[in-house]
Amino acid sequence: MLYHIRMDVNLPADMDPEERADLLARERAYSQQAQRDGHWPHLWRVAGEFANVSVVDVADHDELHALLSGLPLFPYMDIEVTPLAVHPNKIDQ
Ligand SMILES: O=C(O)CC1=CCC(=O)O1
Repeated sequence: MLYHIRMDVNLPADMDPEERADLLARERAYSQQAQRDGHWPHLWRVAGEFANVSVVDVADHDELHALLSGLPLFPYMDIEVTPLAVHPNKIDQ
């Protein structure tokens, strides 16, 4: 199943710089592993914002929740999920 995801990152302004760097490094490793595994085919920065839009490919809602809640930045993000269905007018299905 495909899901469109928007993640807005809200790190505290006064977060310890080492903790921030560690979190971001762990986020990068986690999402890059999910990309290698084929579960995260699109990851785009929202221009001008500390936010991303993504498409993830997982078996079901439970796997989606496991993927998202495992993100090191999960406690610091607002996440909006949109389930995707096939558009009947798309030519290359
Ligand atoms: O948008 C960000 O920087 C947060 C994030 C989610 C997955 C990732 O690699 O970074």
